[in-house]
Amino acid sequence: MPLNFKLGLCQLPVTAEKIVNLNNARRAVKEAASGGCQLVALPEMFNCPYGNKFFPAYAEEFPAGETINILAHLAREHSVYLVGGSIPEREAENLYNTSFVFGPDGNLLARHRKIHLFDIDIPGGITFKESATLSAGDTVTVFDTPFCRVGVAICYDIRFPELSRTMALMGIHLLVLPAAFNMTTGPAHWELTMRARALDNQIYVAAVSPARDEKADYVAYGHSMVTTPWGDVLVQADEKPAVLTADIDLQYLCRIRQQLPLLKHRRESVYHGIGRGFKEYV
Ligand SMILES: O=C(O)CCC(=O)C(=O)O
Repeated sequence: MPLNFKLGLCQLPVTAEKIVNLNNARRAVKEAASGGCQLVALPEMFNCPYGNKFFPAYAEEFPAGETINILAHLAREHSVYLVGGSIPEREAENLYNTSFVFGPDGNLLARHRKIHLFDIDIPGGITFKESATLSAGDTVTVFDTPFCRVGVAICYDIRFPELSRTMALMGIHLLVLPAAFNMTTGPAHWELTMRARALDNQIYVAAVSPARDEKADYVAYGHSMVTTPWGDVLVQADEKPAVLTADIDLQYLCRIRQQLPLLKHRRESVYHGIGRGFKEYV
């Protein structure tokens, strides 16, 4: 039976100094834990400015990497489940955008490598090509806590409803999304997308962004938020550094699923397999 718990989201400033980023993470995790949070999450690429020119130099290997060790230590020191945002991870000649998740004993519980790489070109808005330096992961990431089952995805992954639906069908109650939308797609799609994924799947969605830095090459939108299984916004930051907390109420989630049984009402036999093989869609 799922249990209620307190979730903490750390909207961290990200600088070019890795050590400053790590110290900010230390302080924020401590603040969240001393506020009673049992699960704490950090933003996408929190140890490294978001940009292809930075990823190789900031990348770390598991298990020896500095950031990875600090995350394990923080989880143990504060006895929290820690979704360690994401960092550039190196394995052999490949780099990944990876979220390491640690349990309160400091052991690695899960590792999510971003599945959908952010390659977009919106003239006058934003152009980015993650695939210039990063490789894609190919595994759906779900882990268990005593409170509930949790899914992890990274930023652009949220735009693919199939992924969160898959995790919902695997039994998650909460989706944690280290993310960094920008000043073009953030105002347009951030809140809408988080609320849509939460509502469709009747799950809590917790999206954690870096704080906004207008001087950075890539300006993050901020607005870390938690959305309820009813599609409401439970808490939302502005653009500044913040530690947000939210009470995750699993009884509320169960009531919504009983009263409006969307997941049960799916007609899998009707639409199973439709869409397979359609590669060209414009
Ligand atoms: O989907 C978006 O608008 C932003 C995605 C992004 O910035 C990322 O995947 O890192």
